[in-house]
Amino acid sequence: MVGRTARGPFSFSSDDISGKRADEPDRTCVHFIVAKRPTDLWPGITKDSTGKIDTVTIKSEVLSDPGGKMNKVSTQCKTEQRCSANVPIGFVGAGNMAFGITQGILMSGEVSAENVRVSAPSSNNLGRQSEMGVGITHSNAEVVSSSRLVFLAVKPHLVPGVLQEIASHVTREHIVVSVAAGVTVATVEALLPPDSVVLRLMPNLPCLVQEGALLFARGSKARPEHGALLRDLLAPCGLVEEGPESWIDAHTGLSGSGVYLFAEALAEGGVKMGMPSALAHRIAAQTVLGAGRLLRDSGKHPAQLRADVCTPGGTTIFGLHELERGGVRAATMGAVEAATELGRKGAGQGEVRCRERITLGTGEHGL
Ligand SMILES: NC(=O)C1=CN([C@@H]2O[C@H](COP(=O)(O)OP(=O)(O)OC[C@H]3O[C@@H](n4cnc5c(N)ncnc54)[C@H](OP(=O)(O)O)[C@@H]3O)[C@@H](O)[C@H]2O)C=CC1
Ligand SMILES: O=C(O)[C@@H]1CCC=N1
Repeated sequence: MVGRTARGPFSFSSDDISGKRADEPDRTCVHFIVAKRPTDLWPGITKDSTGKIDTVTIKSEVLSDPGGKMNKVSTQCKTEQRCSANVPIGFVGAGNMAFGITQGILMSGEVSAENVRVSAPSSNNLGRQSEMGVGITHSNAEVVSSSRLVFLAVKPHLVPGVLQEIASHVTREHIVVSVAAGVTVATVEALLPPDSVVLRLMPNLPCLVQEGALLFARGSKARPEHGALLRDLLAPCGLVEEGPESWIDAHTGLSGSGVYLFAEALAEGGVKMGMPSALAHRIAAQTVLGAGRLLRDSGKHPAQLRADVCTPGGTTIFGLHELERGGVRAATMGAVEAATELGRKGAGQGEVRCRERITLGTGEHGL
């Protein structure tokens, strides 16, 4: 038993402690304070920016420090459970996105691997899921039947066929989350039973390292609490935002792969100037990472940071002049625009095929 009674209804117990006990010096501890109800939260702890009250991080003085060697601990307070804990989760499709999201949600420690099930036709991608302890199967129907929240994580052109296959297993209790680029909520809803709860999510690959940028939109039957559950579940994957569906394609264009090209070009510039390739790529990666963190953590506008590093007559402004001369700004904006437009048209035929399927419909939902 480490703790002592905090104010209000809180108490610490050894079960609530992650990491070393507070009476073991020289290491920061994270204390998880469990509140019985949201209203039990410690006075002074404010709600997080999303208005949720289930995970709040504050700084506090160490409450128990017999050795006197710890000055501060980071105290993480949460209600008894995240709302997403224990929700059975399924993935139809086991590729990069399914893997990235699975990794993220398991990292939270709130969802256990036994609560997750993944399907794919081949075993090519199931091995790594299995290594994480996730249930694997070749049956999409089995995933849907055993889950409440189902991620649809197949390539866009496969969405109609997969929806056709799983539609009869989707009930009003299910929450279907499509990550397929360019496939609209309306299309997914049209291919599922009436009143199906559908959300559309656009993640990106850095979910793999818990630094994704994710935007979701709610379908016509999805209520705010469905959005809250998804947000809660995905929080460990990175930044999770909600917005109208009309922003999803723009997000796809913005957060997609363009930045890798920029990193590659930076590295190749280094190589051109005589740097070994491997070193140049390591430095480019770190440069992109550092810039991203500085932008996010400082909250500064990029133009401000750019101005901060420009010595008059110095190297940076000479480099920036070349970028402007090459039209990098216009080209980048144009890239986001082009990717967005393709997404709006249906991400490389995925949506077109979905629409055809609905138009050709053979049943109530065009199946
Ligand atoms: N990659 C990215 O950066 C992003 C991707 N997306 C979207 O995520 C979705 C998945 O992309 P991604 O993970 O990259 O794709 P992958 O090609 O990596 O994975 C696709 C998965 O779907 C499986 N699959 C194929 N056919 C079926 C079927 N009939 N039933 C069930 N599973 C099937 C594949 O099986 P098998 O393992 O047997 O090959 C594979 O596991 C796409 O719709 C894409 O638009 C969204 C944002 C970013
Ligand atoms: O280009 C693609 O198809 C994927 C979808 C979203 C990001 N990349």
